[in-house]
Amino acid sequence: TKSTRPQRLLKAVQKHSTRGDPQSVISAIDHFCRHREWAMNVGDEKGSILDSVVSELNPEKVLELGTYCGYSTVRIARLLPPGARLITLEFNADYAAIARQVIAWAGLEDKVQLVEGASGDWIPRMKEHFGIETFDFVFLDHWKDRYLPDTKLMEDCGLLRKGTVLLADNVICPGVPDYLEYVRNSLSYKSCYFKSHLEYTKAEDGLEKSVFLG
Ligand SMILES: Cn1ncc2cc([C@H](O)c3cccc(CNC(=O)c4cc(-c5ccc(F)cc5)cc(O)c4O)c3)ccc21
Ligand SMILES: [Mg+2]
Repeated sequence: TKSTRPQRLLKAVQKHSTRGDPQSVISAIDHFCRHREWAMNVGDEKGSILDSVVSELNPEKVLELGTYCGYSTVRIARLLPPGARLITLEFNADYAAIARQVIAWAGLEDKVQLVEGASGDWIPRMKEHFGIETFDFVFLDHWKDRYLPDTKLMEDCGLLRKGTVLLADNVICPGVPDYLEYVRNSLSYKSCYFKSHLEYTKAEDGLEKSVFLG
Protein backbone atom coordinates (compact mmCIF):
# COMPACT_ATOMS: atom_id res chain seq x y z
CA THR A 1 0.00 0.00 0.00
CA LYS A 2 1.07 3.58 -0.68
CA SER A 3 3.15 5.32 1.99
CA THR A 4 1.92 8.50 3.66
CA ARG A 5 3.64 11.89 3.46
CA PRO A 6 4.71 11.75 7.13
CA GLN A 7 6.21 8.30 6.48
CA ARG A 8 8.16 9.68 3.49
CA LEU A 9 9.28 12.64 5.60
CA LEU A 10 10.59 10.25 8.29
CA LYS A 11 12.48 8.24 5.65
CA ALA A 12 14.10 11.44 4.41
CA VAL A 13 15.16 12.28 7.98
CA GLN A 14 16.70 8.84 8.51
CA LYS A 15 18.46 8.98 5.12
CA HIS A 16 19.71 12.58 5.12
CA SER A 17 20.41 13.46 8.75
CA THR A 18 22.66 12.30 11.57
CA ARG A 19 21.10 10.53 14.55
CA GLY A 20 21.45 12.72 17.64
CA ASP A 21 22.00 15.91 15.61
CA PRO A 22 18.80 18.02 15.81
CA GLN A 23 20.08 20.69 13.40
CA SER A 24 20.66 18.06 10.70
CA VAL A 25 17.11 16.72 11.30
CA ILE A 26 15.68 20.23 10.85
CA SER A 27 17.71 20.75 7.65
CA ALA A 28 16.67 17.36 6.23
CA ILE A 29 12.96 18.11 6.78
CA ASP A 30 13.26 21.61 5.30
CA HIS A 31 15.09 20.23 2.24
CA PHE A 32 12.47 17.48 1.78
CA CYS A 33 9.57 19.94 2.09
CA ARG A 34 11.14 22.54 -0.20
CA HIS A 35 12.36 20.18 -2.94
CA ARG A 36 10.22 17.02 -2.68
CA GLU A 37 6.85 17.43 -0.92
CA TRP A 38 5.38 20.43 0.87
CA ALA A 39 4.29 19.67 4.45
CA MET A 40 2.75 21.85 7.16
CA ASN A 41 5.86 22.27 9.33
CA VAL A 42 6.45 25.76 10.72
CA GLY A 43 9.48 25.77 8.37
CA ASP A 44 12.85 27.50 8.36
CA GLU A 45 11.79 31.15 8.06
CA LYS A 46 9.13 31.16 10.79
CA GLY A 47 11.29 28.56 12.57
CA SER A 48 14.07 31.12 12.99
CA ILE A 49 11.59 33.49 14.65
CA LEU A 50 10.45 30.61 16.90
CA ASP A 51 14.11 29.95 17.79
CA SER A 52 14.71 33.57 18.79
CA VAL A 53 11.59 33.71 20.99
CA VAL A 54 12.55 30.44 22.75
CA SER A 55 16.22 31.39 23.15
CA GLU A 56 15.31 34.76 24.68
CA LEU A 57 12.79 33.15 27.07
CA ASN A 58 14.79 30.07 28.17
CA PRO A 59 11.57 28.33 29.27
CA GLU A 60 11.53 25.43 31.76
CA LYS A 61 7.95 24.30 31.04
CA VAL A 62 6.75 24.27 27.43
CA LEU A 63 3.45 23.16 25.90
CA GLU A 64 3.06 22.54 22.15
CA LEU A 65 -0.42 22.12 20.70
CA GLY A 66 -0.12 20.13 17.47
CA THR A 67 2.98 17.96 17.01
CA TYR A 68 2.41 16.76 13.42
CA CYS A 69 5.80 15.20 12.47
CA GLY A 70 7.72 16.80 15.32
CA TYR A 71 9.60 19.49 13.36
CA SER A 72 8.77 22.36 15.72
CA THR A 73 9.10 19.99 18.67
CA VAL A 74 12.73 19.37 17.65
CA ARG A 75 13.31 23.09 16.97
CA ILE A 76 12.10 24.02 20.46
CA ALA A 77 13.54 21.07 22.44
CA ARG A 78 17.05 21.49 21.00
CA LEU A 79 17.18 24.97 22.60
CA LEU A 80 15.89 23.99 26.06
CA PRO A 81 18.23 24.03 29.07
CA PRO A 82 18.92 20.72 30.90
CA GLY A 83 15.94 19.76 33.08
CA ALA A 84 13.48 21.76 30.96
CA ARG A 85 10.43 19.85 29.69
CA LEU A 86 8.28 20.06 26.56
CA ILE A 87 4.81 18.46 26.51
CA THR A 88 3.39 18.15 22.98
CA LEU A 89 -0.21 17.14 22.24
CA GLU A 90 -1.09 15.23 19.06
CA PHE A 91 -4.53 13.67 18.53
CA ASN A 92 -3.72 11.91 15.23
CA ALA A 93 -2.14 8.52 16.01
CA ASP A 94 -0.35 8.26 12.64
CA TYR A 95 1.24 11.70 13.08
CA ALA A 96 2.17 10.81 16.69
CA ALA A 97 3.88 7.57 15.58
CA ILE A 98 6.05 9.44 13.07
CA ALA A 99 6.78 12.32 15.46
CA ARG A 100 8.00 9.93 18.16
CA GLN A 101 10.55 8.52 15.71
CA VAL A 102 11.67 11.96 14.49
CA ILE A 103 12.10 13.18 18.09
CA ALA A 104 14.01 9.99 19.03
CA TRP A 105 16.23 10.25 15.92
CA ALA A 106 17.11 13.82 16.97
CA GLY A 107 18.05 12.44 20.42
CA LEU A 108 15.60 14.68 22.26
CA GLU A 109 13.25 12.10 23.80
CA ASP A 110 14.45 12.93 27.34
CA LYS A 111 13.17 16.51 27.04
CA VAL A 112 9.93 15.74 25.23
CA GLN A 113 6.70 14.08 26.34
CA LEU A 114 4.40 13.40 23.39
CA VAL A 115 0.81 12.86 24.57
CA GLU A 116 -1.67 11.28 22.16
CA GLY A 117 -4.94 13.08 22.66
CA ALA A 118 -6.94 16.25 22.05
CA SER A 119 -5.93 19.58 23.59
CA GLY A 120 -9.42 20.14 25.01
CA ASP A 121 -9.25 16.86 26.93
CA TRP A 122 -5.67 17.18 28.17
CA ILE A 123 -5.31 20.87 29.09
CA PRO A 124 -7.60 20.43 32.14
CA ARG A 125 -5.47 17.46 33.24
CA MET A 126 -2.01 19.08 33.04
CA LYS A 127 -1.76 19.86 36.75
CA GLU A 128 -2.89 16.56 38.28
CA HIS A 129 -1.42 14.31 35.54
CA PHE A 130 1.91 16.01 34.80
CA GLY A 131 2.45 18.00 37.99
CA ILE A 132 2.58 21.21 35.96
CA GLU A 133 1.87 24.43 37.86
CA THR A 134 2.07 26.90 34.97
CA PHE A 135 3.69 26.97 31.52
CA ASP A 136 6.44 29.43 30.58
CA PHE A 137 5.88 29.04 26.83
CA VAL A 138 3.05 27.69 24.64
CA PHE A 139 3.36 27.09 20.88
CA LEU A 140 -0.03 26.90 19.12
CA ASP A 141 -0.04 25.04 15.81
CA HIS A 142 -3.05 22.71 15.92
CA TRP A 143 -6.56 23.18 14.43
CA LYS A 144 -6.96 26.91 13.88
CA ASP A 145 -10.49 26.98 15.34
CA ARG A 146 -9.07 25.59 18.61
CA TYR A 147 -6.54 28.38 19.29
CA LEU A 148 -9.07 30.66 21.02
CA PRO A 149 -11.06 28.09 23.03
CA ASP A 150 -7.86 26.40 24.18
CA THR A 151 -6.30 29.72 25.21
CA LYS A 152 -9.38 30.51 27.31
CA LEU A 153 -9.23 26.97 28.71
CA MET A 154 -5.57 27.43 29.71
CA GLU A 155 -6.53 30.69 31.45
CA ASP A 156 -9.42 29.02 33.27
CA CYS A 157 -7.21 26.09 34.34
CA GLY A 158 -4.65 28.51 35.81
CA LEU A 159 -1.93 27.25 33.49
CA LEU A 160 -0.75 30.75 32.48
CA ARG A 161 1.21 33.09 34.75
CA LYS A 162 2.34 36.72 34.51
CA GLY A 163 4.87 36.58 31.66
CA THR A 164 3.81 33.32 30.00
CA VAL A 165 4.43 33.66 26.26
CA LEU A 166 1.98 32.27 23.69
CA LEU A 167 3.35 31.98 20.13
CA ALA A 168 0.77 31.16 17.46
CA ASP A 169 1.57 29.85 13.97
CA ASN A 170 -0.50 30.62 10.85
CA VAL A 171 -2.19 33.78 12.05
CA ILE A 172 -2.53 34.90 8.39
CA CYS A 173 -2.57 31.61 6.43
CA PRO A 174 -4.79 29.67 7.07
CA GLY A 175 -5.58 32.43 9.60
CA VAL A 176 -7.01 32.60 13.12
CA PRO A 177 -9.17 35.77 13.11
CA ASP A 178 -11.08 35.14 16.36
CA TYR A 179 -7.84 34.34 18.27
CA LEU A 180 -6.06 37.43 16.85
CA GLU A 181 -8.96 39.72 17.75
CA TYR A 182 -8.91 38.33 21.30
CA VAL A 183 -5.19 38.54 22.13
CA ARG A 184 -4.83 41.94 20.41
CA ASN A 185 -7.78 43.54 22.26
CA SER A 186 -7.66 41.79 25.64
CA LEU A 187 -6.17 43.78 28.52
CA SER A 188 -4.69 40.49 29.72
CA TYR A 189 -2.23 40.24 26.81
CA LYS A 190 0.55 42.27 25.22
CA SER A 191 0.61 41.03 21.61
CA CYS A 192 2.85 41.57 18.60
CA TYR A 193 2.97 40.24 15.04
CA PHE A 194 6.07 38.78 13.36
CA LYS A 195 5.50 39.01 9.61
CA SER A 196 6.91 36.10 7.63
CA HIS A 197 5.84 33.63 4.93
CA LEU A 198 3.87 30.41 4.77
CA GLU A 199 6.40 27.60 5.12
CA TYR A 200 8.35 26.90 1.88
CA THR A 201 6.25 29.43 -0.11
CA LYS A 202 6.08 33.14 -0.98
CA ALA A 203 2.60 33.54 0.51
CA GLU A 204 2.33 35.84 3.52
CA ASP A 205 1.97 34.29 6.95
CA GLY A 206 3.24 35.16 10.39
CA LEU A 207 3.51 34.39 14.07
CA GLU A 208 1.68 36.26 16.85
CA LYS A 209 3.56 36.54 20.14
CA SER A 210 1.29 37.26 23.10
CA VAL A 211 2.53 37.77 26.68
CA PHE A 212 -0.03 36.99 29.39
CA LEU A 213 -0.18 39.88 31.88
CA GLY A 214 -2.10 38.00 34.59
C1 LIG B 1 -7.41 19.34 19.14
N1 LIG B 1 -6.03 18.93 18.90
N2 LIG B 1 -5.17 18.65 19.89
C2 LIG B 1 -4.02 18.31 19.32
C3 LIG B 1 -4.12 18.36 17.92
C4 LIG B 1 -3.25 18.10 16.84
C5 LIG B 1 -3.72 18.26 15.55
C6 LIG B 1 -2.84 17.91 14.38
O1 LIG B 1 -1.48 18.19 14.66
C7 LIG B 1 -3.24 18.66 13.15
C8 LIG B 1 -3.84 17.97 12.11
C9 LIG B 1 -4.24 18.69 10.97
C10 LIG B 1 -4.08 20.08 10.91
C11 LIG B 1 -3.49 20.76 11.98
C12 LIG B 1 -3.40 22.25 12.00
N3 LIG B 1 -2.44 22.84 11.09
C13 LIG B 1 -2.87 23.33 9.93
O2 LIG B 1 -4.04 23.17 9.56
C14 LIG B 1 -1.91 24.05 9.07
C15 LIG B 1 -2.25 24.28 7.74
C16 LIG B 1 -1.38 24.95 6.88
C17 LIG B 1 -1.77 25.18 5.46
C18 LIG B 1 -1.55 26.43 4.87
C19 LIG B 1 -1.89 26.64 3.55
C20 LIG B 1 -2.47 25.61 2.82
F1 LIG B 1 -2.78 25.79 1.51
C21 LIG B 1 -2.70 24.37 3.39
C22 LIG B 1 -2.34 24.14 4.72
C23 LIG B 1 -0.14 25.42 7.35
C24 LIG B 1 0.20 25.20 8.69
O3 LIG B 1 1.39 25.66 9.18
C25 LIG B 1 -0.67 24.55 9.55
O4 LIG B 1 -0.30 24.40 10.85
C26 LIG B 1 -3.05 20.03 13.09
C27 LIG B 1 -5.03 18.67 15.33
C28 LIG B 1 -5.90 18.94 16.39
C29 LIG B 1 -5.43 18.78 17.68
MG1 LIG C 1 1.36 25.64 11.30
